[in-house]
Amino acid sequence: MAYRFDALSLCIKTPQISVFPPNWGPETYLSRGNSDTLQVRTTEKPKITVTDADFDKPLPVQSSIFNLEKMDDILGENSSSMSDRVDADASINMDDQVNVKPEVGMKFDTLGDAWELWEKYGWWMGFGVRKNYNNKRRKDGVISNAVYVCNKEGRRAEDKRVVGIVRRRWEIRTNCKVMVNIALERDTGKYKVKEFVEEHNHALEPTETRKWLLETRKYKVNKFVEEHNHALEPPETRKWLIHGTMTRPQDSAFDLSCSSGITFDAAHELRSRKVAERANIGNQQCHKSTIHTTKSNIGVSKRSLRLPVSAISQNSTTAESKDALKRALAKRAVGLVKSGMVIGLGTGSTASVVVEELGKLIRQGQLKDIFAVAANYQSRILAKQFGVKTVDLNDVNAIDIAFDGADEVDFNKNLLKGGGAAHTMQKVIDSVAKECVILVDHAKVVRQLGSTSPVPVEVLPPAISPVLRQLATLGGVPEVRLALRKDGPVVTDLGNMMVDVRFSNGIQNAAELERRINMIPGVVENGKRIFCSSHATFLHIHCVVGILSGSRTSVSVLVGSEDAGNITVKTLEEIWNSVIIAHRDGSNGESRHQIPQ
Ligand SMILES: O=C(CO)[C@H](O)[C@H](O)COP(=O)(O)O
Repeated sequence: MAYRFDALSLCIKTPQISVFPPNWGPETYLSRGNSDTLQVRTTEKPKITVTDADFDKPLPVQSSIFNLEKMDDILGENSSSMSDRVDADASINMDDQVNVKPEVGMKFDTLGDAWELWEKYGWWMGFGVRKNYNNKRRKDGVISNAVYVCNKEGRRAEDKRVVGIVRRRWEIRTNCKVMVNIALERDTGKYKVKEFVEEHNHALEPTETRKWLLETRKYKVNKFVEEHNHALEPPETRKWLIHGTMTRPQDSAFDLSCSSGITFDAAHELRSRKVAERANIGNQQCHKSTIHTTKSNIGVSKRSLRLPVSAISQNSTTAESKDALKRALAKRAVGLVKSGMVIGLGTGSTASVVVEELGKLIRQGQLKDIFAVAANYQSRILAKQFGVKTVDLNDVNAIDIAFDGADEVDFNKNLLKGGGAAHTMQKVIDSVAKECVILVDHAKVVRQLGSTSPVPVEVLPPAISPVLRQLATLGGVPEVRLALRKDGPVVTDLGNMMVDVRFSNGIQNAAELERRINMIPGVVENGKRIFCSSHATFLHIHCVVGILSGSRTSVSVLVGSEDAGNITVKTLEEIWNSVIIAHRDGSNGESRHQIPQ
């Protein structure tokens, strides 16, 4: 039995009562009613289950047509007799086919509702959607007519810009005629489907990838300010921040569901389903250049594994202290440099400070005959700016010491890199170097890689689609990294594309994952890798794609942390020892922490 947009509204006024249609999905969406209610609309006839807050007493409720009054009846003050009032036999067969297809004559309260249905329909069918045009009434500016189309509608207008100077976007349009025309009904003030063209002239997106249709269309970061001027939420309460930090529609649904009294898990489940699967949520950690919300550990899912902060620092890191940490790390790093050395320069904000400090020592005459091999344009430019002479990697036989940052480090010295899309050359440089020093602030030390950052993969542009599919089969959620101040994807210094792959449960086996990703034809960085026991005591050295190190390279990781204004730089081993001591004492309460094998 298919219901077409038979909107069903439930207004929840009793916080300890939760309403949870078990079939949340693309067919279901939420919208905000007034401030203290949650309005649930579904496009099908759902089975509504009213439970207590812990979901342990499900009560099937007659779900044909609930309206506000009926719901208030059921969830009223004297709800102790609720079970008597509901019709236990009236649950609906959930195998009913979902139908979000527009139909001529279908009506909507608002144009927003119509657009939302069109988006859902596009998602469901596997095509991207676009607003084509709308007409406004002159007298009051109200939209009287709107046309929504498939994103392959029409053809792109001729690009008159100079060939070779501008990078043209790919033409994806096929002049597809699929559209829905929504018109305002004068008498009722509702919007009605006037015309609907259904046949596409191109293939639709397969099920595995269609879940990105919505995401990719909607969320483009124009500006991202990263640094907070206040302390961040401690791990215990952090999950509740989600309530305040989500920005995407599924997030606002999540936000609403939280405020309605739905338990955290249920709300998470709801949100997961709204983006097709849990893996699409992962952690809300951002990657500098991708679409997510924060770089710090805000909005993190329950599963995120962070280092016991007490082992390193009790304090959150402000912008200034982050700078101070980087400075302290850089000073410590350049202390390892001797005159006559060839230096490998990584990239990123931490490596930049190293270049600056190196330049200072050279200017002061404390270091002489220093040559640097830079990993990308940016670090080469910086080196020039700070008076560090650069040479080509092909002009040197060896690199004495290489400095680099990282996006995540675990206690096995597995590194996750590539936030700056330069990991391929960094990996080459670091593998050539006799010694490699990785500089990170404490927030980047994690128990399990992938907890906060995606795995960056550099991909040959012509191979992007097959590589994306292959990456998805590895259990990741791949996403082409989009540029911030340019339309379209990030193009690396080597002319390739970047794909960020998120793993919802983090990375279980870094070495294996690196191997498997690098085996995919079209993935640029194809390093063998791994294990380097000669330089490790209890630490293995693994590398993930977007990572470096080489079997002959000694890798040390310096970790900067700040505690009550005091900045310290420790090696990863020192940090680890303090974790073990805390673990033995039971003083940090983190008894789950496992010693790496
Ligand atoms: O891998 C990198 C660039 O590809 C960087 O080293 C990594 O992203 C860390 O950057 P930052 O020091 O700015 O945090």
